[in-house]
Amino acid sequence: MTILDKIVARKKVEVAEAKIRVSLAELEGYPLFKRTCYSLQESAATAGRTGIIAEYKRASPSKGLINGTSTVQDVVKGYQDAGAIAISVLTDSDFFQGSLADLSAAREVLSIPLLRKEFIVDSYQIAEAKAYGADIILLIAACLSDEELTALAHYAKSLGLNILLEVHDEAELNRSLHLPVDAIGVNNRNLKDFVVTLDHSYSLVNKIPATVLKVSESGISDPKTIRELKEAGFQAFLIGENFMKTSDPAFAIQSFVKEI
Ligand SMILES: O=C(O)c1ccccc1NCC(=O)[C@H](O)[C@H](O)COP(=O)(O)O
Repeated sequence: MTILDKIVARKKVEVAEAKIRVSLAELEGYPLFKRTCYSLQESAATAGRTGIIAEYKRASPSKGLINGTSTVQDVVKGYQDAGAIAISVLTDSDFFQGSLADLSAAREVLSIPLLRKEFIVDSYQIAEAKAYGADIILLIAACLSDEELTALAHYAKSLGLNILLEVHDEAELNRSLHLPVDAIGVNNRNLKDFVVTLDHSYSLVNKIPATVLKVSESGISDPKTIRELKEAGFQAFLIGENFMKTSDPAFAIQSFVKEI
């Protein structure tokens, strides 16, 4: 069983438990559920922004604890001030030490798009994302069948959410081309064995349609890499650990963006 299989199995249990605690009708009554989402593509096109989707990531399966001290609001506010186009907040607790409370805390201090970084296997999690203040949801092709991808994408769009569709290879990209998504991310990390290589981004960039935002995800730690990925055609860059592994992630992103 791969780590991705374990995460997905755990998600199905969590979702079943969450549905008992809070019904869909209750989520639909949360104040944030009715808000209009910020557009990821518009944010990326705003002058002065960097293309970086900066992630609040306390821990991960591959690295264990990354940062146990920096608070979510301080970090995401710093990311926004440094010119991030969007903020990613992990909401998985068992593998990443995140929570929905982190997501809503981030919403309180942000005026740019907010991504619920989660392993979505059920439309209930999309309703939760909206209810807790997200503008963007992640759909991971490796976790979902064609039917599930289609149903989840259409439900997210019906709530006015942006969709970041994540792929790892050409087969996953081809399965996703018909979906109504705003961005396609190439994950440089193989979620089954943790191997990270930018070769995935370079081999897929020209196969991603020009109508969606092209995002390179994971393993980015050098401003030179951003310049090279931009040259190849990427418009956005999802970065977590490189900032979060420092004692001051807000300072780390400020120094980083000066060099891109
Ligand atoms: O980060 C992991 O170890 C991981 C393991 C299994 C599934 C997903 C995982 N990470 C999620 C992500 O996609 C990253 O948090 C994100 O792309 C940022 O990556 P990085 O800049 O390398 O922290």
